[in-house]
Amino acid sequence: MTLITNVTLRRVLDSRGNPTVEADVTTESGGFGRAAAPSGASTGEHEAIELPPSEAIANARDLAVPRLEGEVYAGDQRSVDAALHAADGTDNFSEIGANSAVAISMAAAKAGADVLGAPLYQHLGGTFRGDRFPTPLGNVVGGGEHAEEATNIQEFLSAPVGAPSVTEAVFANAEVHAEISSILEERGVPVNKGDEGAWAPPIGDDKAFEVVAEATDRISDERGFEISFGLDMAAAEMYDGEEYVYEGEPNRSTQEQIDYVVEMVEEYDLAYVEDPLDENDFEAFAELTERVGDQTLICGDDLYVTNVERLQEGIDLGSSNSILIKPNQIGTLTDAVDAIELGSRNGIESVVSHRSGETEDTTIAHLAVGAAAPYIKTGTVAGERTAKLNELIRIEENA
Ligand SMILES: O=C(O)[C@@H](CO)OP(=O)(O)O
Ligand SMILES: [Mg+2]
Repeated sequence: MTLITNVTLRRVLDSRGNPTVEADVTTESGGFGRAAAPSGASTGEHEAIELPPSEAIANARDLAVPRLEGEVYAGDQRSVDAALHAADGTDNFSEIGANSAVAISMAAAKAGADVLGAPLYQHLGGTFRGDRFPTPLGNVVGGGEHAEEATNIQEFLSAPVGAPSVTEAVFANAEVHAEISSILEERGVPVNKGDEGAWAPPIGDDKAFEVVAEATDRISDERGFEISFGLDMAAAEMYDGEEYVYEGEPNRSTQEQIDYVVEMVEEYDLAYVEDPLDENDFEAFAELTERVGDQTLICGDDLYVTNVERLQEGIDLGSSNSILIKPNQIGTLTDAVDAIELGSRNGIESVVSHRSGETEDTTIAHLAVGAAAPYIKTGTVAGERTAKLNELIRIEENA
């Protein structure tokens, strides 16, 4: 019933107005799935390769589609993803493009769920899933590669860790976002927005810490549950090979960067710190995790690129206690789920994540619930972000 009969690929727009790959998968019994690839700006050096969409589409039509149509069952996700790997033949999807691969992988999963008549999270995770929901980490202030003339730190993330439900958490993050705009207005700071809908004010990181702490405290008091905050430092973008380069303040050596993060974790009781150090510095990550890993999540994004081999290295060295999971970073849902599972077997908490360039696609909301990931990072406001957040609300209502 789930035999794939048709795969159609096209270019559509992403949230930055750039073209991206969308895939439609149809099965023998009329099952249908559609999904589109997101796209990063602060991409990791070791990520699977995103090709220009026209090229990715042409190559996937030549190499992958013939291995799928009439050959593979959409309900068997591992076979779909193995066929994509076989069609590509490289270890980083540089032939068909990780953008074509991930769009087809996610569309096939949706077509499989459609035939089974099950919600996607249940098709991915099994019938006993749907009882655990991720805490949404919401980008509320940011800069780095996501906005000009704003903070050095790429993302300040509201973390409603005490919320009684994912629905309450989603609304709390939106309130923190709104509160920050009021605080910035009170201080006479102009409020621009970055790629993910976070405020991108022209202030230093020290001021941003204050503003976000004030906003999360206020909303936490109003709501009556704990709202902490965290960071994505995207430090590989700051590292010049010797030092971490900060605009408007002195650069930091690796040791100074570690000390700075420790200080911020302690001062602001941070719940989460992503990519605090360079993407190749497993050892510095390990030192930081050793120092504050019992107080906060130290998460590897560019460090691991959702790759089980890199994650295994991090596990062996004690580099982190958390991993960011981005399906397009590795190319298929199977690879993403394998990374989540390797993590959970080793006490590494998964954060399923969007990219800065997104579409209306909601697959990651289902992936987070289906894989019982403890966190999801998918923005706070903006349609391509709320698409996922609203889907979480619907899943929670129906689960
Ligand atoms: O660094 C990140 O975690 C992401 C998403 O917030 O950004 P980008 O998609 O630009 O890599
Ligand atoms: Mg990141």
